[in-house]
Amino acid sequence: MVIEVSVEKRMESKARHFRLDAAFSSREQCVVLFGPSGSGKTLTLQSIAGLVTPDAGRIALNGRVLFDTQSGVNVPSRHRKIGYVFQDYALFPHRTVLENVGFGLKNDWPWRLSRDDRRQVMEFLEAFEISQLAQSYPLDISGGQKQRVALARALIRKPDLLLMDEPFAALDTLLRVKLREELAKIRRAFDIPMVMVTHDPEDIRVFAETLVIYEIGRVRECLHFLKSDGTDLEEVLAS
Ligand SMILES: Nc1ncnc2c1ncn2[C@@H]1O[C@H](COP(=O)(O)OP(=O)(O)OP(=O)(O)O)[C@@H](O)[C@H]1O
Repeated sequence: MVIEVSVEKRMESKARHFRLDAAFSSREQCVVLFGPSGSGKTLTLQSIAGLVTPDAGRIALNGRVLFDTQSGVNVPSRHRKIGYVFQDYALFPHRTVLENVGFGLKNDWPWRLSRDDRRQVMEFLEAFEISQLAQSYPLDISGGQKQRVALARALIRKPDLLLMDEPFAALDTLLRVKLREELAKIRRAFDIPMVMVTHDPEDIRVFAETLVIYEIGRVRECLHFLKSDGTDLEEVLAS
């Protein structure tokens, strides 16, 4: 993929304000955003997805401009062809697994699943090995299963990009190792580029081809590991 991101956004709340002014670009398939809590990683992800509108900037994916204040482009979120897996998965609690994944197909309210839609969702659930959960509700399934449902929902429309916000943060260590491997496999099988937000250095080791290091409100460094620029990941992680 080729992704270019440059976003400025001022967030105001009663007692404080935050200013994001971040830019990076990558030609690699896996970009990891890493940095301290509250540094603006999620805001960047939400801007790419079109869930937050930057005050200024430009976002382009594979040459397609999604947002550009200069030319007035702001492609609506549902037309960006971007899948998003939220930090807490954001599954609809009163909808079954089948309906949650089906929402990814429709991506808008109100929606109804046709017989063909249902067949497509069931095939997808089988590919993700969660077809036995089709009629279960999010409250009745495990954290790892919830993540698979969220991932299936994000991928069912075959997006151009997958965004993942701290995908393993809510899981215990053993499950984290297993699901990290699974995600790497699924990502390769779908051949889908990804931008991931994480606090976990192990995610960087496994996924980062481009590493974007944030400090409060800005990008401190953007490192490209696939290019032979001599960057040593272990040195970066130790610093
Ligand atoms: N809707 C909002 N209103 C006001 N401030 C906000 C809003 N959303 C985010 N912020 C502020 O913007 C800053 C950046 O938030 P963001 O969620 O992007 O950080 P982050 O780097 O993803 O943090 P974490 O790693 O803890 O998830 C924070 O100070 C946060 O409080």
